[in-house]
Amino acid sequence: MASPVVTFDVGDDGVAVITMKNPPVNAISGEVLSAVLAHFQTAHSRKDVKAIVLTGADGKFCGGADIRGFQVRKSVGAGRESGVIRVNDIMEGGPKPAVAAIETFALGGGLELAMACHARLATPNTRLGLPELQLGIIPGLGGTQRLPRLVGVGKAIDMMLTVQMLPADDALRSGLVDAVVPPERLLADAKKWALNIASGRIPWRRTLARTDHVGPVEESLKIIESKRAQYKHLFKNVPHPAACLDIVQRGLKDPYAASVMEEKISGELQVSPSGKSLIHVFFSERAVLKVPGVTDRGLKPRQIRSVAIVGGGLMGSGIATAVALQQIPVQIKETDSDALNRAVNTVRANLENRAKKSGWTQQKLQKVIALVKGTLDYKDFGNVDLVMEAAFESIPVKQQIFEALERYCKADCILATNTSLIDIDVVGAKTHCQDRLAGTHFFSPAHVMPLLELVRTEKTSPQVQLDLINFAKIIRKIPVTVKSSVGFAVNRAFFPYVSSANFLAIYLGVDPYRIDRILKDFGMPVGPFRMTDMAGQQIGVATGNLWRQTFPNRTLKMGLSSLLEEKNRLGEKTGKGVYNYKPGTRKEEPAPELKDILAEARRRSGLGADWQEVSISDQEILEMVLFPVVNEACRVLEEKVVLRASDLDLASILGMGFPRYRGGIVFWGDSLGAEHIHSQLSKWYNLYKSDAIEEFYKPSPSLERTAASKGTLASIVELTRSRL
Ligand SMILES: C[C@H](O)CC(=O)SCCNC(=O)CCNC(=O)[C@H](O)C(C)(C)COP(=O)(O)OP(=O)(O)OC[C@H]1O[C@@H](n2cnc3c(N)ncnc32)[C@H](O)[C@@H]1OP(=O)(O)O
Repeated sequence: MASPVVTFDVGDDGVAVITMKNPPVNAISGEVLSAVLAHFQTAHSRKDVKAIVLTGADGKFCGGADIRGFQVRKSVGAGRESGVIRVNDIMEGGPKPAVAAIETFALGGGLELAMACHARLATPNTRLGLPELQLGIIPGLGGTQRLPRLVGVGKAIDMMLTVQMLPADDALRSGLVDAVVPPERLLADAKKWALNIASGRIPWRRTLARTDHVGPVEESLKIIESKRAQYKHLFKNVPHPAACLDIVQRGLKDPYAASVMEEKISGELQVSPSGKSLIHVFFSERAVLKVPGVTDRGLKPRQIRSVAIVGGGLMGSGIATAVALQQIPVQIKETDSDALNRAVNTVRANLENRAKKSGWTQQKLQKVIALVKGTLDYKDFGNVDLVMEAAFESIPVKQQIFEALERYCKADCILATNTSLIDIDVVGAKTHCQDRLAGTHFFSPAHVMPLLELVRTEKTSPQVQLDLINFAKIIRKIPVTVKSSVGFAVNRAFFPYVSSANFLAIYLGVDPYRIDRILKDFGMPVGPFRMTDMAGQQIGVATGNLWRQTFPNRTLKMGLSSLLEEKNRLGEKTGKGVYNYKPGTRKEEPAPELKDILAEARRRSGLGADWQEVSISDQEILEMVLFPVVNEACRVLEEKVVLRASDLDLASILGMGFPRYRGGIVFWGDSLGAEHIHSQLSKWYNLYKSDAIEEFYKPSPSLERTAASKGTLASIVELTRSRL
């Protein structure tokens, strides 16, 4: 990587132009910041310089502090002298005016430097914001103090806490920038603006001293209190949102002192558990788009101009909605006209819902609805670029569909299946076009959930994989490339989540509602029992059977789902499951009947009259539910179902709602250490191995090895040889 440079040029007009260049986003490393400040000092001392313009190279201002440096930072404050004091004193407090000339983006530290200038000009395509909170930190170069003084306290808090990036016109209306100008005039206009400040034609305003956008302290305090209440949900288990509000509040009286405090707290947060986790997720999101042998071969993705879906049930109609939402024509095929009408109506209802939420015009809604067509005949598929099959999980049904698709679709059409269970090679066994076969595994509801597992076989061509990665991005999904295997990455790693909860409830007598509460407190969106009610207990029975067949030694012989199904307690949709639901709502309430159902499950599981409840702590319950998931994740890594551990981390966050601020299932496991996980699992294995649970808690060979060598779980995937 080229080392960063900051250039300094003085024109005949007496304006010094300081340009940051640190590809790919002109990030601010310690070196860049020192060079910028040194150039400011030179400009201040040179007699031929009247004013300064700060800008970024290659049409981008700056993407913020260099996050790559965060990962190698070992301890708080290591190798850092105060940046913010230098920014306050040299840039904002210096003797010559400075104007920021901003193109494309000014984010984080980039916007903080721009706000320390005395005016800001931006091009129309620019986005500006302080997205530090997405990384688990707060701004650290005075942003918490300057943003409120430019846009007002309430808006500044909204922008920081919800990671909003303002487009240039919005930034102009809010007072964040002083003018929006075309790119070809940006530098010239910024220079003129700076000279006008120097000559007194435009007021010289130092942001930290501004009061024109903030009211009296009492008023600002009230705003901060109301924002504390509004964003209370963001404070759970993480320190940075509250820290951000505290520091804004501190600065109401002394912004200079608060900026110094802000920098210190930002540095501490960088090495906090949530900071490290969120920074890991930032890089994971970018790494997942890089698939060796696919994205690095110089191939160009082909555009998918029209799509067909086979099967218009819940998944099929959700997928069709996701496609139509991005203005791509989509056909749905069903087997009879009733089913077809239901499917098309479901998509229409999904789109109407979205229109209502997003405030679309009637005209826009009708235009999107018109993209969705129904058909009963494969003959209509002649021109589509991609077919996604979402019929029910039956091997003969799917094989028949794929034979028909091969017959009716054009020779370069991509044929994909949304199966969550069946090997893609088996689905396409009767076709002759296996290089065009792949899996597109969506998560329900498909138009809402961001994860898309892209399943490839050994025969899926790199071009098809690339086309699908590109298509996923277009329909706003994050594609995680996985190997064709039972359950792929997310369902496979998480199948013990429900199994272990069932073991705790039936065998150890732990209250299922307590288990759900512990998992929710940890940060999961729902606990394992509430999750089975959401999916439906029939699904629980079907998936339970699948796991029992595939991994007979590590699946509980009987869970609650089959008993609940017998009693027609199918979950949310019947108003009764593990919980009871108030009619017409999704609000769950404990079911008094559950006690008897659990007693019956114990009888059927052969637990005799001498069975006794076990006393167990919340922490141990959490570990007993999640460590088997980490254990299964080790197997997923060992078998190379994913390319990297960070892909599985991301998939666990996007597909299961594993808390982002814990970095994903493998990262979280590594934060606790393989040895601890191994020793706990070994303990439970020795305590509870029985016919019912056999090897459920037995540490996998890769966990065993990792614990013995004191290695990291993430490295399991690097140590095994790819079978793809
Ligand atoms: C002291 C301060 O208060 C602290 C801070 O400033 S913390 C940093 C705050 N800034 C941010 O959070 C912005 C993060 N970046 C982004 O949102 C987006 O990258 C962007 C809008 C700048 C560009 O988006 P886009 O063009 O889609 O490119 P994207 O793929 O995201 O990034 C391109 C490359 O730049 C890297 N990158 C992006 N921002 C970076 C940063 N701030 N530091 C280091 N690398 C960065 C990415 O990792 C990626 O690298 P790769 O090619 O090796 O994978």
